[in-house]
Amino acid sequence: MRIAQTRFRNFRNLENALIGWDSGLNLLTGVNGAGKTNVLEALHVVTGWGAFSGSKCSDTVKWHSEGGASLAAQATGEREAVIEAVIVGRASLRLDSKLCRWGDLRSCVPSLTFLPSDMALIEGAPSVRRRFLDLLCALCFPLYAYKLSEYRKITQHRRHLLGLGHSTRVTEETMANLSVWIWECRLEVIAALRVHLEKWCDLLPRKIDLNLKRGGGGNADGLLEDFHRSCAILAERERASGLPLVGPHRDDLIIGCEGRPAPEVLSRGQRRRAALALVMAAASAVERRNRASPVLLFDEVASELDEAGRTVLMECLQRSRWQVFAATAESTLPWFQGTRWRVSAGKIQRCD
Ligand SMILES: Nc1ncnc2c1ncn2[C@@H]1O[C@H](COP(=O)(O)OP(=O)(O)OP(=O)(O)O)[C@@H](O)[C@H]1O
Repeated sequence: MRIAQTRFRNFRNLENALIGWDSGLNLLTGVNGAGKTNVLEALHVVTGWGAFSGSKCSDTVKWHSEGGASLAAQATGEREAVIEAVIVGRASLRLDSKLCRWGDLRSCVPSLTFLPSDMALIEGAPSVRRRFLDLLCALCFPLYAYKLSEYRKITQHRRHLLGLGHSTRVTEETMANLSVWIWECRLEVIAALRVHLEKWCDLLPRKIDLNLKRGGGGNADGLLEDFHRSCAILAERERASGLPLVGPHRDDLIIGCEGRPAPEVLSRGQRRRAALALVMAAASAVERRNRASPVLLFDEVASELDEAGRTVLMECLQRSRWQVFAATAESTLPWFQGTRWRVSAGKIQRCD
């Protein structure tokens, strides 16, 4: 899919405007604080992901403006669609004039985002990699976001019971079934990532391996049996800590390189390349599954990459044929081929 045009009104510092985007590579340049990330965030909203993490939708309304913010996008490609988001407190969403949910927008125009914080994909806490798996699963399996929220509720309940020193038996069956469902999705996307990483191996400094480490352990094929077995083994520790210790909320995506943890083997720039390769592989997996080409939103895409890394990235982006929105504060990017946009105090202008 492609975002052919967008209309912004009272969204952060962006000037109210109608912009027709390039269907290939769009590079947003401008000084710090110009509004480049705000453009990416607006696209993040219209593609069904809401405000960037750490913000609520209501934070995106332009300060001191009357009423709320509104965004509209016209999408083309595998299908034609008109998306509207009106933000007054909460966001109200419409797809082709009909009220819809975030998930409907995600299915219509699948997008993947790479922010500077995504460097942490390789070296950060397990929660960062779980989030990456969750975003990818949400794009690949329409029920995933719902099942995950049900799982979070039951885990919360189990935690509450543990805190009170009560038996947790009532939670076990539901938690086991939801855990198995989530693990099956995660295992499937990891298998897809392994396959699709091959396509983007030029980006990878060294070959990496991916494996799911399941929360609570268990290596056998029977996910359900493993869940119950781990609950029995860890029951005492759960009671002592007051924390549920078995289930997808404790998973990790183990990224290895040459038999060692990837952060030990890869330099900073190499980790960035590996993280970018993972996002490209995720986009390929989404394209394959949804039969719709994804839109990529990249912030500070080239920082910490050497010249060779930038050239390889450019080749990969061109080869992908996906629509890309990339933001950078660098003013000269001779390696970038595509349409350049200058963002200045919220005003977006095409550079010819
Ligand atoms: N709700 C809002 N209303 C008006 N302006 C806002 C709002 N939220 C953020 N801003 C302004 O948006 C600007 C930040 O924009 P943005 O993060 O997109 O910059 P950037 O071009 O990506 O900068 P950098 O290169 O530093 O990443 C700041 O000047 C900030 O004051």
